[in-house]
Amino acid sequence: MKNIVLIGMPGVGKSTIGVILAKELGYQFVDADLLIQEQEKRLLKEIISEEGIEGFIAIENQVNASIEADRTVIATGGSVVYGKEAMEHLGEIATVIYLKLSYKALRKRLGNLKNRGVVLRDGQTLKDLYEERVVLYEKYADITIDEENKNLEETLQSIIDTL
Ligand SMILES: Nc1ncnc2c1ncn2[C@@H]1O[C@H](COP(=O)(O)OP(=O)(O)OP(=O)(O)O)[C@@H](O)[C@H]1O
Ligand SMILES: O=C(O)C1=C[C@@H](O)[C@@H](O)[C@H](O)C1
Ligand SMILES: [Mg+2]
Repeated sequence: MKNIVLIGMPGVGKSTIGVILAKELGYQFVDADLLIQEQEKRLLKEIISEEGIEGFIAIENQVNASIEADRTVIATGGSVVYGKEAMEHLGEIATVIYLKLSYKALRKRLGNLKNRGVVLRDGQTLKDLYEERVVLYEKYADITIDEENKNLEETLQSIIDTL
């Protein structure tokens, strides 16, 4: 089996579930957010505040478009879908899984968005962001896993059953 890429809104559990999924499958695990921090030698929130949203998206695009992996679960950042080259590359090297959660459930789960460093433009609400992104997650997904009313273990099992 080739690589697995997890996409979806911030807080859906790409990182949390990704590492456990990798363990279950005997795969490696890579968190693209950490690759960005390692390359830049800066925290995500520092990159966003110093380069602005478009600058961060360009860096995220370049880092994700350069990932080389084999038998690896890759947890992406929620904003990776803004990067065309990144998504083309990830689609070539992996099965792309969209972890889907309703807006209502997501809002409940997410704490302070600013603390999470979400790529939110001035005046944009979480609802705006959700609507803008869902279209992109659906566009790039090979498989969609609905997380609604599932705990972490149930979501993990759904992924494994689908593969
Ligand atoms: N059913 C569930 N599935 C996954 N995570 C859950 C679930 N219920 C609660 N959580 C919690 O939601 C959070 C998910 O955060 P996580 O950092 O894994 O998201 P992410 O998709 O990687 O976000 P980001 O795009 O910001 O990197 C964790 O704190 C996790 O414990
Ligand atoms: O969904 C987002 O906008 C983001 C999610 C994080 O994983 C990081 O990639 C970054 O903080 C942006
Ligand atoms: Mg993450």
